[in-house]
Amino acid sequence: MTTVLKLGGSVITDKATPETVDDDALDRAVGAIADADVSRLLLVHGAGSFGHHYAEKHGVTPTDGSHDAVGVWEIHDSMRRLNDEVVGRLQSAGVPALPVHPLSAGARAADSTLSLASDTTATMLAEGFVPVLHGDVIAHADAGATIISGDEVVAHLARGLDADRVGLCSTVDGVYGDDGDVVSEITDFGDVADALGGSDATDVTGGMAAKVRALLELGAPASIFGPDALSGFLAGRSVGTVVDGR
Ligand SMILES: Nc1ncnc2c1ncn2[C@@H]1O[C@H](COP(=O)(O)OP(=O)(O)OP(=O)(O)O)[C@@H](O)[C@H]1O
Ligand SMILES: C=C(C)CCOP(=O)(O)O
Repeated sequence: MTTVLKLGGSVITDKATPETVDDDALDRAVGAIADADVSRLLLVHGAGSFGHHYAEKHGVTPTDGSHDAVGVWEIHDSMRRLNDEVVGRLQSAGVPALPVHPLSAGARAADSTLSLASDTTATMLAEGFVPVLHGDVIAHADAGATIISGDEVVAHLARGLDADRVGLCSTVDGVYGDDGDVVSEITDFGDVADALGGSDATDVTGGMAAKVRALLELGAPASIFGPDALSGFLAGRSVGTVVDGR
């Protein structure tokens, strides 16, 4: 059983203040992961108040690239520092976490086809490690380097590793419908298109609408849920909104 879990950047950072980790929220998430009995767990985290701020500063998005190495480094470096924090806390809690940085482990072809760390992550999982990837900048043929969101990392590796369970832990309890209630299942983008917005903070990767689109394309059901439901998800329960495009 392989589980892919993303900790949203809006969960583990204070998205309104540049480069600020939300210590309590990150510790709670790390505690839930350390207490869970999950083999073959791959983690991804988003950018929150780290990468998006620099991506916007340098005009880099998932489609608009840059050949400015200093700018690309600045975006990556902020994500690497956030990743150090996440991996360090996981290790301190006894989780065998190891970093995998998309900038150094993948690329996009000119038609946007992605290759990313499949051998690295498969071998780490087989050896009992917990790979921890993140949203990043990535070399992109004919475009320099573009942004890859944590959600795209999740979708790509969930497919590549044939994951059985996929979870996105965000700040919201799930996807809210027009009436403001959490929708229990989404099978088609049209079901919730009117209710889906972007993010409520600086976010170059599209917020909730992009998340739902990416998950609908997976070959497995995926759940979107809030931090309070993380332990439940890791225990195998159905939580939040299930997105199933199969
Ligand atoms: N219909 C909706 N239901 C739930 N949240 C929605 C909806 N429409 C827009 N949102 C917004 O989506 C945001 C969650 O997306 P966001 O990309 O910020 O999450 P994240 O994955 O936790 O963070 P990051 O992208 O930094 O990793 C929430 O802040 C919420 O305001
Ligand atoms: C902005 C960068 C560097 C990555 C964005 O990843 P996300 O927060 O998962 O959307």
